[in-house]
Amino acid sequence: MEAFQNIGIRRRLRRFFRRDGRALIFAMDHGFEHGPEDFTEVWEHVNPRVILKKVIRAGVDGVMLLPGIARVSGDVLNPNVGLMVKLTSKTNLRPKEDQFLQSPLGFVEDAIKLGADAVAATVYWGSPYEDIMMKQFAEVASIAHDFGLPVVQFSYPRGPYINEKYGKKEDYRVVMYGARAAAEMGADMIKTYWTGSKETFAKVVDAAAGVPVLLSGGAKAKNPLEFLKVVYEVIEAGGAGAVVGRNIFQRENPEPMIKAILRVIHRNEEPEEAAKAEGLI
Ligand SMILES: O=C(COP(=O)(O)O)[C@@H](O)[C@H](O)[C@H](O)COP(=O)(O)O
Repeated sequence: MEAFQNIGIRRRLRRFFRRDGRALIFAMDHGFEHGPEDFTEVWEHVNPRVILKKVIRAGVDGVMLLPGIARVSGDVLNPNVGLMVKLTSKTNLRPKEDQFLQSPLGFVEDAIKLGADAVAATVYWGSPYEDIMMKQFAEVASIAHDFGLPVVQFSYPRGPYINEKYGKKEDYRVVMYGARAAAEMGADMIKTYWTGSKETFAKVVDAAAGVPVLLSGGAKAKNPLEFLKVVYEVIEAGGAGAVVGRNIFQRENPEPMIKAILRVIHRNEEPEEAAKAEGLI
């Protein structure tokens, strides 16, 4: 017979991924990680309850929150939407050299109390603090897996050595390395950078050895089509979807953008077609 935990992990992964094995997850840890200024463009979205109601109504498959925001918005989180609770972070207030480290801000048990369907932790591969973040991730993964909770790694190559050796953190060779390292650590989902092309992102997907790889959204694109094209290529490359924050919450009315992303992810629609259907162009 299969271990109880395996059943739990599979069941909870289905709360994020539809039958096609893909997901759109709304990310909102920015108030902590970047600071509340990220909400300046649409200030009412600094209130998590306001933006979460909008994104859930628009049909996202899951949300990714830090523990305190999951707590204050618990009652607006529809139980059909997967809840991912991230257990490490950093503020933008730290000295520059310490920005290459993420610290624990909650525990697996807190996520369980909040009804989480998955937990997440970041590893900055290549950072001078890589060792600390590896240990943090290993501990989170070991405890979470014991409880039947899937674990997501935010796998981000980052640090002075990465810049020196690869020129930029989005170089596919190092993104692919980070994805492989995440898979080797036992991640159930990997969230990472866009590498700039379908061909290079396909290499990242291959390196992840079957563990679903999701795009980390990034800064708000100049126009919606530009972002939809990236999501389209991620899917074409075999990616499992996207975890998106600013391209959603920095829009006054995020609904058309969410629906267009969902069309690309779940219906394989071309970016132009999806954008037109939702009145974005
Ligand atoms: O990983 C994060 C930040 O990464 P960063 O240090 O800004 O490269 C998270 O805060 C976000 O949840 C993630 O980037 C997804 O949100 P967007 O990038 O789409 O805003």
